[in-house]
Amino acid sequence: MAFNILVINPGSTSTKIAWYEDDVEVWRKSISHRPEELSRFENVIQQLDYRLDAVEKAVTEMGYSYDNLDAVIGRGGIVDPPMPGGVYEVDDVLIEYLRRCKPWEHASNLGGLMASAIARPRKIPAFIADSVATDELDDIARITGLPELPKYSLAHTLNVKSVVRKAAKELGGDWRKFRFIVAHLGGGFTICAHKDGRMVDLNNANENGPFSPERAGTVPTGDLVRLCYSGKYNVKELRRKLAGGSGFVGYLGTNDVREVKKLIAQGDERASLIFRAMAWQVSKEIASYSAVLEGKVDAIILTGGVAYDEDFVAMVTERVQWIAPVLVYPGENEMKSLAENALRVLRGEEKAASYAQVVKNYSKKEVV
Ligand SMILES: Nc1ncnc2c1ncn2[C@@H]1O[C@H](COP(=O)(O)OP(=O)(O)O)[C@@H](O)[C@H]1O
Ligand SMILES: CCCC(=O)OP(=O)(O)O
Repeated sequence: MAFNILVINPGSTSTKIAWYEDDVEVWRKSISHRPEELSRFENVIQQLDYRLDAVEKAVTEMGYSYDNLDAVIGRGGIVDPPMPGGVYEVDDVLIEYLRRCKPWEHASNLGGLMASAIARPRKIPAFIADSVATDELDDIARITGLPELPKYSLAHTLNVKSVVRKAAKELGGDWRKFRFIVAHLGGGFTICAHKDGRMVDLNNANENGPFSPERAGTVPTGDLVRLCYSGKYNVKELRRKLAGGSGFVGYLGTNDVREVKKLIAQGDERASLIFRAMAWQVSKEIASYSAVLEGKVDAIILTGGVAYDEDFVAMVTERVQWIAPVLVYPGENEMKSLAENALRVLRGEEKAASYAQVVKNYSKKEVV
């Protein structure tokens, strides 16, 4: 008998859900949330019941019932302290920390909460896996020039781990043995050095690195401080601008690469410059991780929605192919990856980790 698994992936404007029988996707739905619907909530956590209702309606419309489920898994959110990669059972401690939304608010914090709300009354397990707050950094990678502000690990972990496994399979070896530089190129970008099974260094998808279709990436700090005190923005507005209203959105008013390409095709020089600048910055970030990996890089992997764009891929490839072969896996595989994580636990191939344990160990850690 196959295991029935509901996968929930909440994003800023939609909730994607999928029903899996073992690792086979039976159906998938993307439930869009209109901005005016979401704007009535003061924060992400307040959207919980609203999104749960939308998911239940969608599942019923598909003719399926929660009562047939063996597990529910959600995309894991931002928690502090962060956690190593892997599958975690959503228990009371994790629920408490997901609700806190510290140090940032992100729609994925609803993933574990929604999974638990569906699973608990039915006495089946709820999981999250490879959360965006996964922290596998080498300690040296956390150091910034400002002791009060160490690097926080925030990444598109699910897709990074999924393409690392895929590349390792193609290259014929254990994924924990390779050295890859992975560039997840979506609405936000994660560029990371993946060594011996860990993301040992990365940009923080919301804070620095290259700018992306909607995020600012690294900006001049002095000018940023001046902007903070300009009186133009409150904290929430500025955070939203940096991680949502910047990059392509800031320059060109769209986060869609295809729209930018239309502008370029019409002869828009500015759009062309911004597009090329994004490829330039991605290439620089990739090259910086070749130093982290001491030049011993098995492959560079380009993935995410932007990797569908052949011109962008060609520009980056031209600048970085001297480092290692470039593999391109366009799009993302988050839903399947979540289902496979839940399945490994249901089959007893892996044990779900405990976030309570992470919290306990973290308090013992020395702060630099
Ligand atoms: N076929 C495509 N060609 C070019 N760009 C694309 C394509 N599909 C998606 N994109 C771009 O990829 C970005 C979104 O990537 P995606 O991985 O779907 O991100 P997210 O999950 O972060 O929204 C957007 O800028 C979008 O325009
Ligand atoms: C916050 C890190 C993960 C992330 O940026 O996800 P989205 O691009 O889906 O917002």
